[in-house]
Amino acid sequence: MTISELSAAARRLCAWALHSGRPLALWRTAGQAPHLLVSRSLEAAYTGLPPALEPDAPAGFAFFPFRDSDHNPVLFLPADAVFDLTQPAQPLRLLPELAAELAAAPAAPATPLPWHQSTQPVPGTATQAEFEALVTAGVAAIQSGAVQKVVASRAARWPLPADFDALAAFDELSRQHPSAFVSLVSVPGAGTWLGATPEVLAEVTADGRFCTMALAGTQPLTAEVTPLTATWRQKEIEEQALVARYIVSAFKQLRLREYHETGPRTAVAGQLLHLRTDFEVNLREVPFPNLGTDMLRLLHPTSAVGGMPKVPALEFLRRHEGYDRAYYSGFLGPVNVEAPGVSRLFVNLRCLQLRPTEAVLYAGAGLTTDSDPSREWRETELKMNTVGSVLSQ
Ligand SMILES: C=C(O[C@H]1C=CC=C(C(=O)O)[C@@H]1O)C(=O)O
Repeated sequence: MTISELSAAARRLCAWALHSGRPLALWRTAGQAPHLLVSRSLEAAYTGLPPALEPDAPAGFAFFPFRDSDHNPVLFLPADAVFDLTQPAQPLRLLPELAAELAAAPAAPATPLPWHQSTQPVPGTATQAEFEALVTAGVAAIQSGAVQKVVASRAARWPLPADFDALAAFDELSRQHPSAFVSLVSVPGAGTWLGATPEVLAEVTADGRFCTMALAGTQPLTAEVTPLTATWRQKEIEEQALVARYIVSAFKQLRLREYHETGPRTAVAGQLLHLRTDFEVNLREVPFPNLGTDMLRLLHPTSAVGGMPKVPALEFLRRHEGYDRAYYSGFLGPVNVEAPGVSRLFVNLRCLQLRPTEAVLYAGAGLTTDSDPSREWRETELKMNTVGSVLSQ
């Protein structure tokens, strides 16, 4: 079932949360029903730390920036009210103090909904020439040996259609991207973020598996170029292999040897193809009860969004990228909400930030020594179209 079939219930719950100034997260994991989480207060969402992924850790929705800062705080929205939107009348969790308030909320709220706004200025947007200069500087840094890989990104401002409806857009993204993690997160101060990401960062499943993936390399999906026929250039093969190596080095740091690696294979993400290697650990067979938590701390930000080695790549971006990524290329997702010990965290890619009359879209491209500036610009345009498609309906 989709949000449109449930729109009245979803709209009423979101309106209640937004009008009372509360943070909310709406998400749809592949093959599952959409869920809505509301936290009792903004203050309760400030944690400052990456979430713990153990079964006895607090339940909530993690919303983590690319870089932790006063402008973009680390957030963990406590699971004070949680609804499976296919059964909105039977909350999965509901604090008694919220239940009373919710009962009194209007059945048919006024539209448009008052989505939370960011208190930060709209980020700077690079022209094509500026972005291409950033790519050229990145390639020079690689050639000089300062970094092996760096992921250059940019923001762009797109007008919002007059009748834009964020819940309908969430619904449309869920329909267009059945295998993506689709999310709509709205937090006072941090603003409202909508996205459909293909990239798992750290998942701990009900049957005791830890999963992550190395996703990199991009080309358009066309009638001729499909997962069966796609061939990859040396540039993309290297770019993705670096991300895979980064994950293996995190396992090595923890002295974990018992992991399964599948790929690289060609994976579809909307209108794009990527190279993907899946990593899996059976947590019941290794003496690492905190593997999810430890890996999360080592992985973020992965070399699929930062670069390699991590520290000089991030330093390059801080000096040259010229804008604030905020929550783009951070991570997000539910922890211990579905069940204790089940967490699903994704890299916040293919996303936009809603502003009153416009959307800010974000995308990046992994650079190697063979990167061509105009091709990388085009790649960021294609990536922006994933979520941008809901702005031109
Ligand atoms: C940084 C992004 O994508 C990453 C994930 C897959 C492929 C990528 C690439 O080909 O550069 C990026 O590493 C983005 O979508 O903004």
